[in-house]
Amino acid sequence: MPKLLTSIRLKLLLFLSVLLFTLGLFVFNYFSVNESAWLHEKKVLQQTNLAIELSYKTKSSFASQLHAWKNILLRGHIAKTYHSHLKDFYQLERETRSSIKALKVFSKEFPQITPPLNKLQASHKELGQQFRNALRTFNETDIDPGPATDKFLQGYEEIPITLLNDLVTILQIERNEFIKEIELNKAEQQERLLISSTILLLLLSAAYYWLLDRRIAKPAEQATQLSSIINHAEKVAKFGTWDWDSSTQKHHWSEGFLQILNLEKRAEQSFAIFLDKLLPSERKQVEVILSQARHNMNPFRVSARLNIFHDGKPRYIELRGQVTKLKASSNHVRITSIIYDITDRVEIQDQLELYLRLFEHTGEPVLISNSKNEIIKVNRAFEEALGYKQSDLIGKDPKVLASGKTDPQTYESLWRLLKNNISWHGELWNRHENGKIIPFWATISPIRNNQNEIENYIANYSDISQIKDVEARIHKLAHQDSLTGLLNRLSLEDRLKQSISEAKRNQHNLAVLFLDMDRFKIINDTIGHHAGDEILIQIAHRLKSILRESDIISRIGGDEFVIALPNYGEIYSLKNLIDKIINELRVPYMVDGNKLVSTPSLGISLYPEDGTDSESLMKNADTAMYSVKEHGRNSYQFFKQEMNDVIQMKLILEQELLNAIEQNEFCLYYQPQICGKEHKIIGLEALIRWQHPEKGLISPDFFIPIAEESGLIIPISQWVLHEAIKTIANFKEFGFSNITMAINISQQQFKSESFHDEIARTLKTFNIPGRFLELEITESQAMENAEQTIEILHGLKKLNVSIALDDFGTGYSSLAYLKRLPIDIVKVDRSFIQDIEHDSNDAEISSAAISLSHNLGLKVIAEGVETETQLAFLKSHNCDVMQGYFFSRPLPENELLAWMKSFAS
Ligand SMILES: Nc1nc2c(ncn2[C@@H]2O[C@@H]3COP(=O)(O)O[C@H]4[C@@H](O)[C@H](n5cnc6c(=O)[nH]c(N)nc65)O[C@@H]4COP(=O)(O)O[C@H]3[C@H]2O)c(=O)[nH]1
Repeated sequence: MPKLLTSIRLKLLLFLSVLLFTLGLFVFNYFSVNESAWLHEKKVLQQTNLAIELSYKTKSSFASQLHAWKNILLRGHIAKTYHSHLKDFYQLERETRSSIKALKVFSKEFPQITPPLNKLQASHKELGQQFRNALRTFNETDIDPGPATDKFLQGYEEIPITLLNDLVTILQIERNEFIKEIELNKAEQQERLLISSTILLLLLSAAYYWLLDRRIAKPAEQATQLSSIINHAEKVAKFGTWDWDSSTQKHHWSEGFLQILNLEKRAEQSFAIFLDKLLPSERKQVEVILSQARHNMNPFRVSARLNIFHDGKPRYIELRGQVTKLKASSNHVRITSIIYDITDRVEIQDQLELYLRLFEHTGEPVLISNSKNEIIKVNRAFEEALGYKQSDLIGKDPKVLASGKTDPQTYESLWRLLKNNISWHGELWNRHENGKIIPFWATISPIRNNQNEIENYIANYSDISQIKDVEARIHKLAHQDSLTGLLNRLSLEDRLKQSISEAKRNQHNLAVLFLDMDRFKIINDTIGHHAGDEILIQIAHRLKSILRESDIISRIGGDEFVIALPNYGEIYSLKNLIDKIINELRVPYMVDGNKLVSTPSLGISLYPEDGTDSESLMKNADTAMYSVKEHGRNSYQFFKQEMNDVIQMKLILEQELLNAIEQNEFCLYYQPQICGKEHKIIGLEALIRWQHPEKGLISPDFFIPIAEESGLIIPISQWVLHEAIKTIANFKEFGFSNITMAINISQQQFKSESFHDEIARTLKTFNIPGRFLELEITESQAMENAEQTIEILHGLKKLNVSIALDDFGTGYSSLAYLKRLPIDIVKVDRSFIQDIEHDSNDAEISSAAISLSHNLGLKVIAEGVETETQLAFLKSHNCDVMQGYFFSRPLPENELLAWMKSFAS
């Protein structure tokens, strides 16, 4: 095909070149050859005409001059007219002379006129002379002066006329000759034109023949060629032609037609065969359309499926045609139609429709824009998701959907990728038509055409609102305390770090407050978690009401809150704020109609004095808070370096305690317990001592709390239990077979699951019945989780051991619980006993405690009896057992044995 085109173009070019050349030749011939001759002839003709014209003019003016002369001769006696005629005469004489002069100009062009012209000039001059002579003889008074003067002029007046006539004749001859010459030239020119035209015609004919249709000369060959081209075209374009003449009833199906119907070249051709090639379901429709077209003489167009299959699918055809009358007078018609194989087109169309359906019905919103990023299409899901109609968006920039929540960097990176032909994925926050901002996960891809130019952008969106909600909830859970809505420990650390760097940058100060609610645990354990939770919620509300938005309030666990106050200003304003917090939190909490009291203990550390990072500031505030707890609670304390020193010391001690366990540096001292009635030793209390290699004997008051804190109390307590029961066994051997042994039980030991079994095992080891062992738990220990305590005690009681409630009076025992506790003994605290003599209040408490215990069926031991008066008071109030320095200090085993022996004797 391109070769064919190239050859036609080449021929056309050649043909045009020849045509132009010939035309150019023709024009050149016409204009250049004839132009100069024609111009010359034109000029000569104009000159002869002018000369002739001037000759006639000279003749006319000379005639007028003669006429003026005759007027003078005839009317010379009339004075009035004589002078005007004379004036005319002279005037006309001048005109004639100048005309003759003017004629002389033409003598250059026409030399033939020179002799008559010279003669004319001379005769006119002579005649003028004659006139003047005649005038001199002219008598005005004569009635007829003419004859007198006319004789002078006889013969002269005709000479110029004759000469002028000759002149005109010469010029006319000249002109005629030129005209002849022109005629001759024209004939020559026509001849040349004819020759040129003939050549041109010949050339055109040759070109036409050569270029366009040599087949005219070879019609048969041309017809075959044409038919082959048509057949080829039909094959390529998958079409065929069908011609039917109703007068002959003959069908003519082209090769293409036969091929589409999958028929042989010589196959029979008829309507029936054509219809037979259609799927049965299609035939009726085609028949109807063809007969309607024939009846109405309309053009027709119908598509149908053939019963010819490819890959299991029927092929599609389209039949288009025209019905024409063969003759106006007859009813016969001719149907000319073209059949197309449209299977490919239908398949493409089906696919397109499928894509369109997919586009329209895909659940995800889709937007398509053009290369200028103007919206050209959005699908139904898009319209639903963003509330806009497609018609509202066509031609607009997708920017109209922007909410302002997507940061500009996102758009920058998006366009950078798209321009580099890379798809972009990411979050876009778009605005719904109703103003609501919706987060989408978007994928935007550039679509390029065959020239690799971006033609479209396609954007798929996926609404991620739910994911974002879940994310927000997870974030909230991860960063917020679910009970109070305050920040949790994780967010506190972040926010605190942020505030510290801001403080560093702006050279501001910052305070960290560590807050712990006193007795909260007791409320929680005794009244229930519900009450505890309610108090925590109220604490959060109160803190929020006092503090600023910029302050950080967090709950880091249990009843512990951490507050950070960035840029608190002057120290006195910080103190005022802390007072406000303490006073606010001291106010009792109303829970389910009950007024519950819990006071705050607050430790404070300051940036930059007490630390420059969050860890040290938190630690120091915590230390300060512990110091408050140690010093009576319900107050606040600024961190001091000494507090850290104490901690440091505790840490060293902890290490030493560990060594002490390993090095076996502990020992037990025993303090006897004396029966009030019988004044005899009924029991011993085992009291631990630490025999430090350098520091000497260390009191339990000093190291037991550290052992508790560090957890070392467990191994220590196990050792005490073991040693104390062993001592019972030893004392039996020494004859003290009825003596009980009291041991102090630590909170951790008491709560440990193995405690019960451990006791049982140790008793068994030394073959000591349970009744010889007395377990001392403190009042506050027992009340910490009263229900649990009751349960544990019941378990222990099964071992037949006695339970003593130590330090009675110092805690907050509720009588209700006291009654329920399975205890045997109440140990009235030393502090009451010591002041019995001086403080009537203490005496009363002691006596009340004794009688209350007795009422409950409990034995009473008085601790710290130091004087006889105390002993007497206690005895008088029927105290069962006494213990104290009055009898003996705690003593090591061997010393005690000696003391016991002497006491017994
Ligand atoms: N001023 C004065 N004090 C008297 C008098 N009579 C006894 N004491 C002291 O009072 C304390 C009685 O022990 P506690 O109340 O159980 O108080 C004990 C107990 O709570 C704890 N403790 C001692 N040994 C152990 C132990 O083995 N395990 C545990 N968990 N704690 C122990 O250490 C605390 C102190 O023990 P100690 O220093 O031995 O002090 C003992 C004892 O020496 C007196 O007349 N006047």
